[in-house]
Amino acid sequence: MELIRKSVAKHTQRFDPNNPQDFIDHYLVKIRNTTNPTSTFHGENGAKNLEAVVADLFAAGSETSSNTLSFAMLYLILNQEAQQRAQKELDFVIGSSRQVSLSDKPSLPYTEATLLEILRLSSIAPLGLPHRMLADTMFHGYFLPKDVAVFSNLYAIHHDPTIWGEDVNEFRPERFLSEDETRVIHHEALMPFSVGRRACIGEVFARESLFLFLASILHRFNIESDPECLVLAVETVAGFAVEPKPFKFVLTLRN
Ligand code: HEM
Repeated sequence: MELIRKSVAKHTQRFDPNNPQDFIDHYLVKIRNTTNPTSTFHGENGAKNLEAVVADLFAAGSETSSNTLSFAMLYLILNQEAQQRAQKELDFVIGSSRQVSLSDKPSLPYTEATLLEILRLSSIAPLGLPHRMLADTMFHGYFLPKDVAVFSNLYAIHHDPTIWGEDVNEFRPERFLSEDETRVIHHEALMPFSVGRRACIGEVFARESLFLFLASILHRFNIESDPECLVLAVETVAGFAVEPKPFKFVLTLRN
């Protein structure tokens, strides 16, 4: 919380309401313009809520992203062919004289499909978050009483062979590509951020930042197992959020 307080204090010091730069600045503008004392943005309450919201975003956004990247390293160590194919695409589209940028994403379908396959197989939020039924409801023949907690089994959806085929457990980014492999296909059963009104609020940010991390790492480095600590399979620590068991790997600068 100290880190967040410091960051908010820094923003407050250099605050220019005519030139908000980021989320905290925009929130400060909203606090400043709120005159209704019952509003959650008003006065001291508004300032407390700002810290709580930043803490929420930090908590919900940091381990989810870092765990996904750890899974990315694991899957790419174990699937060298996919790694090389993404690197070939990156070399062709980006070359060696500049860095990857988000505007390159539409020209890097295989790299994006690789990220989608990592999100599917890792399913780091396997049960999403619990939701409470607001009313007695019949759903596909099941009675869901008011107030019970409902979980969506995203892991099961992502590993259902009737949806993905018999090779459901294989790492195959091509499943997210059009037949001619020039476009990414957005499969409606891929829902790592869940769906509906309470779906992950950080989805766009996560998709874009993970794409940039993954593409930049693949562009510059080869990802390999540490010879003294070989990775032979994906092993996870199960919990509310899934993470890989600790492992070592080697990044070698590409020429
Ligand atoms: C790989 C990255 C991520 C995954 C897989 C992920 C997944 C999820 C899932 C499954 C939910 C539950 C949705 C539901 O209740 O139906 C959720 C909620 C949420 N996520 Fe993410 N998330 C990721 C990254 C982020 C990031 C980067 C942020 C913030 C910057 C974030 C902020 C949140 C917040 C605030 C909620 C609660 C939303 C609400 O209750 O309305 N997440 N996320």
